[in-house]
Formats: sequence, structure tokens, C-alpha cells
Amino acid sequence: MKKHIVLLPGDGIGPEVTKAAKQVLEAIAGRYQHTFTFESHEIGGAAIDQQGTPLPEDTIEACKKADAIFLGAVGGPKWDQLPGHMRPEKGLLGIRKQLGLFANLRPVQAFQQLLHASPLKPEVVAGSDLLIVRELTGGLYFGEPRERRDNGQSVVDTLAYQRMEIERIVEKAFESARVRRKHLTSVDKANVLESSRMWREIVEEKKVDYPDVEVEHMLVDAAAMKLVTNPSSFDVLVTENMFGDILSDEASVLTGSLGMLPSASVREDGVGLYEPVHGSAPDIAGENKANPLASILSVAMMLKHSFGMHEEAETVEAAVQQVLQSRYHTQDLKISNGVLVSGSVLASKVVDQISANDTTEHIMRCYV
Ligand SMILES: NC(=O)C1=CN([C@@H]2O[C@H](COP(=O)(O)OP(=O)(O)OC[C@H]3O[C@@H](n4cnc5c(N)ncnc54)[C@H](O)[C@@H]3O)[C@@H](O)[C@H]2O)C=CC1
Ligand SMILES: CC(C)CC(=O)C(=O)O
Ligand SMILES: [Mg+2]
Repeated sequence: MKKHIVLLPGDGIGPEVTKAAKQVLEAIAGRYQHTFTFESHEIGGAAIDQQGTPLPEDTIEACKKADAIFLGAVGGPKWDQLPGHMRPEKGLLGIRKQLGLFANLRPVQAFQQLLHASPLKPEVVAGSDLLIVRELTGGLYFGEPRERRDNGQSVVDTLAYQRMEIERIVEKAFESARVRRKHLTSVDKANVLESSRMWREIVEEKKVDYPDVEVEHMLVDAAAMKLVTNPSSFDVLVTENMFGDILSDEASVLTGSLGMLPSASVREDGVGLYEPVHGSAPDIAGENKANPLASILSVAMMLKHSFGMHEEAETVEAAVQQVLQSRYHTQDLKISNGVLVSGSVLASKVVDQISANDTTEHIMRCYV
């Protein structure tokens, strides 16, 4: 199969983890005789520095033509003093909006090999396997007006949703629950926010179409608590943009590190932008310390969701498991008797594993 992939490395550790993602895609192409072509474009701070805008036209055009997009991360202290509309994060929000990527799928799985890497008790973490379905192109991050007023004495942000925006993300979550453990938790703040009350109404309306899925509503503050006390009680969570952003970083604690969480930002037709959940990590950027596994697992999501390559995706996931089994890890993961390696070495271990399996299978085929 031929696929064209646009890479948006971005800022901070973005280029390091994007390199790892590309190496894994190349290893998969080699093993399965696919042809993956790549094209890199600027976004975020790197684009501001080179082209004076966080989201240049050539980046948007290339993304529109791609079969899939991979994004590293954007932002960093270098650009913190810029006005809101010029910040690197606007590039990421802008590309999600321009491409209509309204659903952000964030699976959170506690790997058996990392149960002791979490600061939580292993018995709490064990068995955690949940999916956060986050609305991605509406809500507080996009609402207008947003501005300082009264000579800086007051300020406004807006949380606004169209009915259709809530309906489509809720449907996506029901569909996801249907192919998982058939349990959906809708997370809101309906005791305070009108937008949450409408959200709840829509979930109630939609559940009639999914009688096989059990639905519960939970206030976001209680959900935040339950995520770290009883995570295995969750299957699929669906929530608005900002709540999903915050809850997913919190949920990463279950996996041992924010550097373990992948994500897919998709729309109805399968086009997707794949991105680790973490940011540009300026505190470790350029030191080859970044954990590449969130990005590598995002590649697995790309193979599955955008290309329908299920076996290839499983090969990537199995390679990650095998590398963790061998106790290789980056500095963010606390593993006793582990083998501490750099980000690039960890990525090469995954690539070796994908290629080694290739050799083994090839040898077996020759004997057959
Ligand atoms: N998707 C994106 O591009 C995102 C961008 N950001 C931006 O990133 C910048 C930094 O934000 P922070 O709040 O520091 O969040 P962050 O996610 O970049 O980092 C939080 C902490 O997690 C660690 N960490 C993150 N990814 C890691 C990895 N792969 N391996 C090892 N450790 C990792 C960092 O070292 C840091 O201690 C800001 O400009 C922010 O706006 C933040 C979140 C998402
Ligand atoms: C620009 C931010 C909304 C990025 C972020 O924190 C995220 O998508 O998780
Ligand atoms: Mg975030």
C-alpha cells in the first residue's frame, strides 16, 4: 500500500519524537512492503521563527492532501510573551479546526511491565484500560469573544457549543463504547454550566440508539478523583475540550508517564492527525531524554485508524511491549533494575524489534 504522511515536528522535544515516529513507520514499510512517503512542514514556534505565523499556508495545504499527519508538539518559553493569536499553540488549534478533526481519542492503558512505574499503588493501576473521547474543535479553546476588557481590569473567555458539535462527539463515543466494554461515562459540570446541561440532554437522547451501551453521567471533579482511585471502573469517557485535555494528563499517571500516552485526532472519514498527548517539554528538549513511546503508539493508531493496517499496528504495539519487557526505559519511567537509555536508543530498540520479528518470520517462511 502507498501512503503519503505529513510530519509536523514543531518545537522542543517535538522533532526528537517525530524522528522516532518516522523510523517506526519506515520499519513497518520495510517489513510489510508498503511505500510510505514523507513531507515535513513547520508549525508552532518553528513556523513563527521561519515564516512569521504559527500555521503557514503551505502547512495547511500539505495536510489537506496527506493520507495522515503526525505532529510532535508545539510551544515553549521562547514564544510565551507573544500575544494570544500569535502563540505556537494557535498553530495546533488552527490545524485541528481547519481539518475538522473534532474527535480526539486518547487511550490510556496500564502496561503490565509498568505497574510499579506509577506513583499510584499497583493494585489501583492494574487493569486500567480506558479511552478518553475528547471534543477537540469547540468549547472554551475556540469560543468568541475572548479578550481583555476595561483597560485590563476584566477578561472574558467563552464556552460555546453548537448542538451538532455535541451530537457528533457523543455518537463517536457511543460507537467506541460499542466495540469496547459497552460502558460510557459522560463527564460534565451540569450542576453549574448550561453547556453541560445541554451536553447531558444530548447524551440522554442519543442513548436510545445504543441500547447495548450502559451510560452514566459524572461531574468532572468527581471523575478526576475516580480516575486515580478506581480507574478500572471506566471504559469510555466522553467530555468537552478542556475537561478532556486536563483529565487525559491526569490519567497518564496510570501509565507511569505522560510520555506514554498516544492520541488520534480524527473526523468522520478517517482522516487523522496523530500526536502524543504531551507538550514540547522545554525542560528536557535537546537532551535526548524524551520518551518516544507516546509517539510510537500514536503511529500504531495511525496505522489502524487511517490506513486500516491492523496487523501492522499490532506489530508496533507488540514491539513496545517487548522493549518494556526487556526493561529498557527513558528517565521519566521509574523501573527498578531497569536499563536507562536515551530517547533515541529506546526508539531504536522498538525499530530493531519490528525488524527482528521480520527476520524471524522470514526465516520461518523459508523453512516452510
Ligand atoms: N500537543 C502540544 O503540542 C502541546 C503543547 N503544549 C505546550 O508545551 C509547552 C510545555 O508545556 P508543559 O506544561 O511543560 O507540558 P509538557 O507536556 O510539555 O511537559 C510536562 C512534563 O512532562 C514531561 N514530559 C512530557 N513529555 C515527555 C516525554 N515524551 N518524555 C519524558 N517526559 C516528558 C516534561 O519533561 C515535563 O516535566 C507549553 O508551551 C505548552 O503550551 C502542552 C501540551 C500539549
Ligand atoms: C494547545 C493545547 C490545547 C494542547 C494540549 O494541551 C492538548 O491538546 O492536549
Ligand atoms: Mg494537553
